[in-house]
Amino acid sequence: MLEIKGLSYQVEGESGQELGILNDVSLTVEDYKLVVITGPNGGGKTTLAKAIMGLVQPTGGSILWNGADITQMDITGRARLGISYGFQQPPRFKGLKVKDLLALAAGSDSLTREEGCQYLTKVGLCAHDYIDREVDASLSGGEVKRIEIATILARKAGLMIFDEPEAGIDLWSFAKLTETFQAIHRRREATLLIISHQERIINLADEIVMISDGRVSKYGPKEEIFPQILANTLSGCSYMTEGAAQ
Ligand SMILES: Nc1ncnc2c1ncn2[C@@H]1O[C@H](COP(=O)(O)OP(=O)(O)OP(=O)(O)O)[C@@H](O)[C@H]1O
Repeated sequence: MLEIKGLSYQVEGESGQELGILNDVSLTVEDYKLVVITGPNGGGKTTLAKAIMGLVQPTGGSILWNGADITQMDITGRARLGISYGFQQPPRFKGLKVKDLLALAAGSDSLTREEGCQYLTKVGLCAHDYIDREVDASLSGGEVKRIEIATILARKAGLMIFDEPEAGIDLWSFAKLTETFQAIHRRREATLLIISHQERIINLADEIVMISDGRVSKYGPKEEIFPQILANTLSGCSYMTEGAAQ
């Protein structure tokens, strides 16, 4: 279980004033739930995900994973505990092939070609075209993004955090990806925390957290929160991507 208690992240603004990027954020994610974090651009979603992963050190509050306080723990320690994060814009690794990256993520030199290919297929990549490619600038943004999502699947983390997995991904791959999230959820393979603006991903959620201005502005079961989001969208306060993923 993930527990976030009164989490704050304050930074100093350009003119020396305090900026509250996260303000007293509290939420609890039960094991094997699929929770979607959504809300307007600049609301603080990525900062919250980075704080959970240990990429941002909060200035107040605490983060507990399975009862242990991990607030001061570094990213490696959290990864060892089974917390895994997929960047909104993933880095590239020149000189490293896709199959090496997957083997590294799986923590196994013995990851077979077939196993590697299965992870790529789960994110809508035609495995045999990609498994031997280098993760360099020759890959498109959407391809790198899907390869990174495949590495998170290979890590078999207990908590998988995805930051806008839909970004830059074509329709067919997006459908495959939502199927994969559903399957992980159905088989209770991991707890999923997904930052998304996409209606079809929001619709997969058990619970929805809306973050605006660094605060939790709505939080509850999908059945309660989703209609509120749709009502806001229809009344002209749109923060959801219309239609298909780009
Ligand atoms: N270290 C920092 N210093 C100053 N401002 C910051 C810092 N980190 C984040 N911010 C600001 O905090 C706000 C929240 O950023 P964050 O990336 O968490 O938003 P988001 O909800 O993920 O947005 P998006 O939907 O556009 O991805 C933004 O206005 C961002 O510019």
